[in-house]
Amino acid sequence: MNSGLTFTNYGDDLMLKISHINTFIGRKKIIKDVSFQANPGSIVGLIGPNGAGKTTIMKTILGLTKFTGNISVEDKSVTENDHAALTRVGALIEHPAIYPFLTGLENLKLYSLDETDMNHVFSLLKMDSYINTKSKDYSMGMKQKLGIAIALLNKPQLIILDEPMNGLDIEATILIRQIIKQYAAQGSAFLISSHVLGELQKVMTNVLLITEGKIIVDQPIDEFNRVSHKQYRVLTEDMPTTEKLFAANQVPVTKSDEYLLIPRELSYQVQDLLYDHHIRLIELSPQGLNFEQTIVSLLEQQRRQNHEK
Ligand SMILES: Nc1ncnc2c1ncn2[C@@H]1O[C@H](COP(=O)(O)OP(=O)(O)OP(=O)(O)O)[C@@H](O)[C@H]1O
Repeated sequence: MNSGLTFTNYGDDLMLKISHINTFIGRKKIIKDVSFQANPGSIVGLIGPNGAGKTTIMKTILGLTKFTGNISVEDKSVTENDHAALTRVGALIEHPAIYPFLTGLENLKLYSLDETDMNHVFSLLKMDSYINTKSKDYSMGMKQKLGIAIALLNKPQLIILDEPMNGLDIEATILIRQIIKQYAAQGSAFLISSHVLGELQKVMTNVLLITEGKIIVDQPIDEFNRVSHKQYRVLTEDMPTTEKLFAANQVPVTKSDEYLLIPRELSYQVQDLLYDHHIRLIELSPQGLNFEQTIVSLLEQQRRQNHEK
């Protein structure tokens, strides 16, 4: 199949570089000293709880918020007033910007600079059967696909997608995943946020975990999975008391079935604690966490640390 995509070879240049960004909404600092970068071909997954600042980071990169620090796309600076660096950036943030009384095709034409590329994009997204229908009659998933199509127009170097799988059925989700990989293989860099961790896990090359406006993990996915933040699982003869004891002694735990999971480095401390309180240990054994458990455990650890400060 002819993919129709031939992108420039950007070599090892950085596609996106964010340095010490602070973003303010009103007088409130929402993003706090955030730095990261994305190389050509990388798919950076932006993960974090509700209100962590994912959308705000994306808006900041697009020059839509007040910020301090430096943002550059291919070595060109983005500022609030100068968006010239964003000419080859595609984005879908929150709801797609769609004119309801225009057809899908007419909407695409508003943004497209190249008809061949535009036709390629909507057929790649399998939108042919409704591309000439007015978009007010689209389902949520169809609108979402149109939003993604707009973000993919004109062979962007950097593609920013906020919750791209929102409203998509399973086949569309698989399709979008394939398209993301295809564009990345051609050199585009992606920054993607999603609540569906499993979905991001299948495509991302790098993990960015954000909470309360701060990045707490920035790692290639292979490294993240290898380290996998090993934990020990604890089973005692009296789990309710054990749980209270751990809470009272600031031992961070994650629940997993009938076990409590604790950080590996606390295993000796936990044994002493249980012994001192005459709680008999039934099992203490290492366990690799899956991706979702690791994220939850890291967020819990961070909350505890913030609480202790
Ligand atoms: N226009 C606004 N006015 C005031 N506060 C805002 C505004 N937009 C965002 N915020 C605040 O900024 C913080 C980050 O919001 P943001 O939408 O970036 O989070 P998010 O990680 O994308 O969350 P979600 O996963 O729920 O979409 C939140 O505390 C939110 O209340």
